[in-house]
Amino acid sequence: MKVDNIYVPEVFFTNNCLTGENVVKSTRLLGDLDGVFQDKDAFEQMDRDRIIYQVSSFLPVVENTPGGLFMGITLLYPGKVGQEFFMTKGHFHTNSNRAEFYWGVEGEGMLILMDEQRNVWAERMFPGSLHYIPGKVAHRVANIGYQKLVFSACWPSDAGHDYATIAAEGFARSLMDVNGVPTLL
Ligand SMILES: O=P(O)(O)OC[C@H]1O[C@](O)(CO)[C@@H](O)[C@@H]1O
Ligand SMILES: [Fe+2]
Repeated sequence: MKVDNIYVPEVFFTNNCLTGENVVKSTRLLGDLDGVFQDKDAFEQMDRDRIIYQVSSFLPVVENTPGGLFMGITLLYPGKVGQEFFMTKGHFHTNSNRAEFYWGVEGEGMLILMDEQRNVWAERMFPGSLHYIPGKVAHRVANIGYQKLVFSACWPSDAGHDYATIAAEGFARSLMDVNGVPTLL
């Protein structure tokens, strides 16, 4: 919006969510994460309609535009499937060398990373933590706390999401609650 040559932004943060022009909201239910968690029996006993995470994304340019940026905020609820913490689906980028920033806003989490050689490592997420995810590194986030986890992301508009590789091969390690300690197994 423009008033006498002074512009007002078209997108706002409200309650850790984005609102305004070019904002797309999506919800992932437990049923959308079929095959992601290790404990299949525990998964089958849970409500597939339970909301696991919600994302609002600001897409100011058309997907695949070279040189543009996207930005998103994700709210990941606390919980576990068996001993495994609720987490995002996780992905490589289709344009595999594209990097991304994640940063912690609220709650306690773990950013789980895996390179193309299937080496897995993790970084702790907390309010103010900043994470650089290099290209060719798959990324997913687990909520390791009892409160909601909110984190934000900024990625190139020509990165794309390759979910298929993770759906087919998974991550080489899982983040489990071992006697109260988040542990990569
Ligand atoms: O895309 P996933 O693996 O479901 O994870 C959700 C988060 O990752 C992003 O895809 C960005 O990498 C955002 O939409 C959101 O922050
Ligand atoms: Fe990404």
